[in-house]
Amino acid sequence: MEISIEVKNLNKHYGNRIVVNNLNLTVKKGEVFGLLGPNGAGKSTTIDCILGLKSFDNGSVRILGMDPTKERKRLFERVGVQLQSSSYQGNIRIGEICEEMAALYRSPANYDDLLAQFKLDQYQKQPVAKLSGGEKQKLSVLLALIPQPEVLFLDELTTGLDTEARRAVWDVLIDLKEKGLTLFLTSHYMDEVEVLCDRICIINRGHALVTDTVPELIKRSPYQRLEDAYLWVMKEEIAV
Ligand SMILES: Nc1ncnc2c1ncn2[C@@H]1O[C@H](COP(=O)(O)OP(=O)(O)OP(=O)(O)O)[C@@H](O)[C@H]1O
Repeated sequence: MEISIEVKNLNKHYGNRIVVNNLNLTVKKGEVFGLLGPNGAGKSTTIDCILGLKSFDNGSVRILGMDPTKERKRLFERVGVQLQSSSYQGNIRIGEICEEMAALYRSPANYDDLLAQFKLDQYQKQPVAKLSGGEKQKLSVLLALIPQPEVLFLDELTTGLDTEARRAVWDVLIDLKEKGLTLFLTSHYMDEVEVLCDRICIINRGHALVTDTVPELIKRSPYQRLEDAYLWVMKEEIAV
């Protein structure tokens, strides 16, 4: 079994508050892994620590066998990242930002194709600042795909997207998954998690309550839907 992401005993605190509490995660190559939990549970902080964007107290992280704090340049040739708060420079246009991104990589994806898939092609010459919230969100996912990554991190991938746009993003991701992409995502939408994720980890206050496949978690709960099973785990903080 090839491992894409390995997190061991990860801990992080802010002041006297523990935000990531002894987290252990293993994501296999080609797997779609969902990190779930309520607002403030520590999902984004965990992603930032995994990617080496935030320092952590102790623990170890490997992505594709590399240490993100030490091998950042080599790692980001092979890893795509879409973070919750993407900010873009001044008046940059959609076509320009795609071109800038593509220029950073040896074999970038064809961004014209991605723009068409995400229905953003008609905005190529428009400043990013003029896009709607949902369009900006789609653009941030698109930009994360430009490196043709082997591992893709998506933090709240479809927040703010309309139904059609959500489906378009899912379709692109399912297609890439079939080609072997490893995906690490966070989402508050359980329908999305059911469609996309092979395995999930539910965290609260930085602590893992459960790590399992979606069908297994549902089977272990008294419910038939992931949303109910999730609420069941959260309500009792049942460590299953
Ligand atoms: N720079 C910081 N300084 C102090 N506290 C922080 C900082 N960044 C995040 N936190 C706190 O850490 C906790 C975890 O935040 P994080 O953004 O990781 O949660 P999350 O699970 O991604 O939440 P959401 O689902 O709302 O995006 C929150 O309570 C947040 O207020």
